[in-house]
Parts: sequence; structure tokens; C-alpha cells
Amino acid sequence: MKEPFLSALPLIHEIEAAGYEACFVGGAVRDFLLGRDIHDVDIATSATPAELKTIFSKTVDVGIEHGTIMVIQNGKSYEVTTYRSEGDYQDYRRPESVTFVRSLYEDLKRRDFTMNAIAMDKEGNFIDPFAGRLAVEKKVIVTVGSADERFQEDALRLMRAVRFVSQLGFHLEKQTEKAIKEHVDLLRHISVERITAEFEKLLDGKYKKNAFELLFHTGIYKRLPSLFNQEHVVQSVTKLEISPLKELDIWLLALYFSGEHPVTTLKKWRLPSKKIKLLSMALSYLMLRKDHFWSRDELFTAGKEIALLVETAFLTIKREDVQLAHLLDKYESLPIKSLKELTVNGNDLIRWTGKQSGPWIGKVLHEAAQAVINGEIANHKQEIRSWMENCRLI
Ligand SMILES: Nc1ccn([C@@H]2O[C@H](COP(=O)(O)OP(=O)(O)OP(=O)(O)O)[C@@H](O)[C@H]2O)c(=O)n1
Repeated sequence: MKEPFLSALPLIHEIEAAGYEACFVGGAVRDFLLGRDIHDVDIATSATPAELKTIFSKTVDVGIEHGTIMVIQNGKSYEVTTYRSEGDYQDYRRPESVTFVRSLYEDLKRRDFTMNAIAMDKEGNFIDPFAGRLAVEKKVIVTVGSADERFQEDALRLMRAVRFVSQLGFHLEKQTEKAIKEHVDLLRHISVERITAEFEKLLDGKYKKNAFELLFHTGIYKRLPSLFNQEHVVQSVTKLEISPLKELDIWLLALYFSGEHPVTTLKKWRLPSKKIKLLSMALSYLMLRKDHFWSRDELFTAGKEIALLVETAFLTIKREDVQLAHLLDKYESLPIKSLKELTVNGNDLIRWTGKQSGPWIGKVLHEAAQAVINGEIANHKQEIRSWMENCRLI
């Protein structure tokens, strides 16, 4: 056995010494079998939360209504969950109340996929009643028992399936895929925040191209909080598969190609406001390089807003997001970030030319702003005027 299982092992010994069962379960066991990094281990037990509290002196009620408590030992915290049974699901979401059971089999039976329904005891032996290890070996995602029932119990599992495809490079078993297609409508019962959380994990997966193909193929894509232009998204994602770009960068690309105002799109996904601002700013920079940017004033305002928050935003940028950070740096160093910052305005143009105001003013100012941004001229009134005259814009 290896870390982080080893440091959690004393908990299992203590629970067993008190006369109950305990073992490792869930994603950690799956990832251990796959040789992936393991962050947190989950312990399942036949002891109820009340019984666990008599065994351990330091506990925190993190999700006691679902049977989960956190045990603090040697400065570390471990989630311990009482065996639960199925049948308490309401409205296609996770159950609001659960029934505690004493049987590990019952607990594993209510789990989503066979690869997630493997337990490991203190000696490193696997308890695998649904052939989860075989699924891991074959790289297949298959529900425990009836696919219809598992998805109807908790429709978020539709998203989880595709997220696992992206993270693990597995494929969906036939019946599981068929059931996803049939139950895609159930996603309307799931909160946007939970869908977004899964989608973001999907965006960080290595096999996102496969995952995106599945999103389209199963119809999940149409149920997502907002749509991106399919063709461009697929193209970007395909390219990204061989690049180091991560979740934030993909948002950026997808937003770049979407017809909608990016802030509107991101709000639909209920992303945290800090992230919305960070992305808006980076996108503003990208758009500044494109001609159509200036017709999108609101986008620009969003970009300016984030300039104020950039310090905080930088603190949240992960190392792998350096590309985005680089982009933000560039944005910050632009000579002007809005048409309003140009030293020439519409009144100047009317005065200089004697012409009537009209759409031509916007076009001329736009061209001058691009020239300033591209470093062709400085943002000085006289210099801009001479440049405009030379270019026969006025
Ligand atoms: N909708 C869900 C969510 C979770 N589970 C079960 O609860 C375990 C723990 O769930 P969670 O920590 O959310 O996901 P992991 O599978 O551990 O994956 P990861 O840690 O990579 O998010 C899963 O392995 C699975 O057995 C489930 O059956 N149905």
C-alpha cells in the first residue's frame, strides 16, 4: 500500500478495533488502480456517524446528513462515510436524506460506475463485486447494475461519465451510452453550478476531444448552460489536445468564437465573478487585435473592470495558466484600452473636416485606435491627425 492510503490506515484499524468494518472506497481506489495521483482518500464504514464520534475525539460534521464526518488525526483530516443504501433519491438529484446500512455490498451497489464501486481493505485486498477492476483494465465506463436506474437516481452522473472520458481516456459501454442519450433531459434537474463543476474538470482532461465528441453525440451539449459555436469549439479543442492549454484557455477560445457577449455566456454558467472578470479581460485583449472589437463596447467595459481586479486575479492563476497570465500582461501594457482613451474624438474630426457627424466618425476613430494599439503611431492628437491625413481618412 502507498500514500495517502498509508497515513489513513490507522483510522481503519481504530474503527475495526471498535467492532465495525472500514475500507477505502471511490475515486482514490480507482485512481490507485490506474496509477494516477491520489489526492484524498475516502473511507467507508459500517459505523454510523454517532458511533464514529465515540471512536474519534476530533471530528467535524461536514455532511452528516449524508453520513459523512471528517476525522482529524495528526493534523490531517479524513472523510469517513457510513455505508448508505440507494432508494432515497428525489428529483433526480442526490438524496436529501439517506439510509445507513451495515453492508458494504449495499453501499457499493448504489454507486455510479463499476470503476467507482471498488473497495480496498487494510491489507490492500479488493472487494469488487461488480467487476470494477476488469472495467479499469478494459478502460470502460459502465454503470453498476441498471444504467437507467443509476442515471435516474442522480442525473449529474451523465456529466460525470463524460468527464471521466476526458480525464481517463476511457470509453462508454454500449448500454451506458444508450441510457445517457435517453436520459439527457434529466439534466434540467441538476443545478448549473454542479454541471459547470463537472464541465470544468472535463476541460482539464487529457482526452477532451473524445469528451466533446460525446457531448455532441449524446445530446448533452444542447443541455449545457449555454452553447458555443460547435464547429469552432471542436476545432479549438482538437488543436488544444496537443497543446498545454488548460481550462481557462479553453473558455477563452470558446468565448472568442461564440456569437454571444462573453459576460452573458459566463454568467449563464454561474462561474465565480472573479473568473468571469479574468476571462473578460483576457478576451478583451484578444478582441483588441481584431477589427470587430470596437463594435462590442460592453465587452470592453468588462475588460476595464477587471483591470482593477487584476492583482487579485493574478493570485488565483495557476502555474499552468502562464499563457493566460502572459496575455493579461500584454493587455495591461496596451497604450489604450478603450476608444475613449484616444486623444482624438468625434468633435475633433468634425472640426478638422467641416463634415457632418455620421457613422464615418466611428470608422475613422476605430482605424486610428488600431494604429495606436499596433504601435504604428503614438496616442498624440497631432500625430494622429497627421496620420489620418496621410492615410486620407480625413
Ligand atoms: N453522482 C455520484 C457521485 C459520486 N458517486 C460515488 O461517490 C464516490 C466519490 O465521489 P466523488 O468524490 O464526487 O468523485 P470521485 O469518483 O471520487 O472522482 P473525483 O475525486 O475524481 O472527482 C464516487 O467514486 C462514486 O462511487 C456516485 O455514485 N454518484
